[in-house]
Amino acid sequence: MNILLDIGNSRLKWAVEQQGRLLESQACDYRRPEFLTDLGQAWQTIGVPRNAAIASVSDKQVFDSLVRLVQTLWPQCRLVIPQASRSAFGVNSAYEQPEKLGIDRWLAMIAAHRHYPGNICIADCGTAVTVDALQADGRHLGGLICPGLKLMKQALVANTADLAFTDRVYHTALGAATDAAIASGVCMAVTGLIAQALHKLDAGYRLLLTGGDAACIAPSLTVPYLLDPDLVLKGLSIFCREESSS
Ligand SMILES: Nc1ncnc2c1ncn2[C@@H]1O[C@H](COP(=O)(O)OP(=O)(O)O)[C@@H](O)[C@H]1O
Ligand SMILES: CC(C)(COP(=O)(O)O)[C@@H](O)C(=O)NCCC(=O)O
Ligand SMILES: [K+]
Repeated sequence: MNILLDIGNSRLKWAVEQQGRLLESQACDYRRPEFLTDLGQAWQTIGVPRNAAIASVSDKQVFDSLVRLVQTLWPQCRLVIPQASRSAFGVNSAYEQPEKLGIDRWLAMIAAHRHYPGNICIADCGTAVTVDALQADGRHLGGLICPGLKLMKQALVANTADLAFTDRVYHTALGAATDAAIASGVCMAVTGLIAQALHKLDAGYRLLLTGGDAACIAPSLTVPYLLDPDLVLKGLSIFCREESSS
C-alpha cells in the first residue's frame, strides 16, 4: 500500500493506492490551522504505507510539515519525491530547463501518456489553469499557464472599486448582473483558452481535464472531453511502483 500526496497552491489532494489502484481521493485546505491534526487522525486507520509519494508546487513549509508527519507516523515508510526531468516514463519535456516545469504538470503528463494513449491535450484547472500538449509518442510540445477561475475573480475584486466576489455558478451565458457577468466572463476565459489551444493543435488531439475546477468548467465546453480528477495522483502512483520494483 502507498500513500500519494499532491500539494497544489490551494489544496492538498491525497489518496491511498493498493496494487496500482487508487482508493477514493480526498482534498483538504492546508491553510486551516487544524489541518495536520485532522490528517494525522485520518491516517491512523489506513495501515502502514510502503511508500509515501509527495509532489508540491506550494510552500516548502507545507511540504516539510507533511514529510515530518509521514516520518512520525510511519518511520519505515520510504519517501518518493519525483522531480521534473528531461524525460521519464516515455514522456519528453519541451522545456528548455525541464526542472522548471511544475511537478504537477509533469506527473499529469506521465499519467496521461500511460492511461490515455494517443495525442492528448491536458487542461489542469486548479489555482492556475495549465494546458499541455503531448504527442502519442510522448513528445511534450509545450504548454500555457493562466490564472484559474478563483484567481481571476480575486484579481477583479482586488483591483476595482465596485466589483464583488460571489460563488455564482459558472457558465458562458451573457450576464445580467455583476456577479453573473464575472462568473460567465472568467468561465469563458478558461473555456476559450482551452478551445483555442486545441484549435492550434493538429486534429486528433483528445482533451483531458483535471483539477478542482474541471467539473464546473466541463459543461461549458463545446468540444468533447475526458475527465480524470486524479491525474496527478496517478502520476505519483507510477513513480512509486516503478521506483519500488527497480
Ligand atoms: N471544496 C472545495 N474547497 C476549495 N476549493 C474547491 C473545492 N471544490 C472545488 N474547488 C475549486 O478547486 C480549485 C482548486 O483546485 P485544485 O486542483 O485543488 O488546485 P491546486 O492544485 O492549485 O491546489 C479552487 O480554486 C476551487 O475553485
Ligand atoms: C503553474 C503552476 C503554478 C500550477 O499550479 P496549481 O494551479 O496546480 O497549484 C505550477 O505548476 C507551477 O508552479 N509550475 C512551475 C512553472 C512552470 O510549470 O512553468
Ligand atoms: K493547475
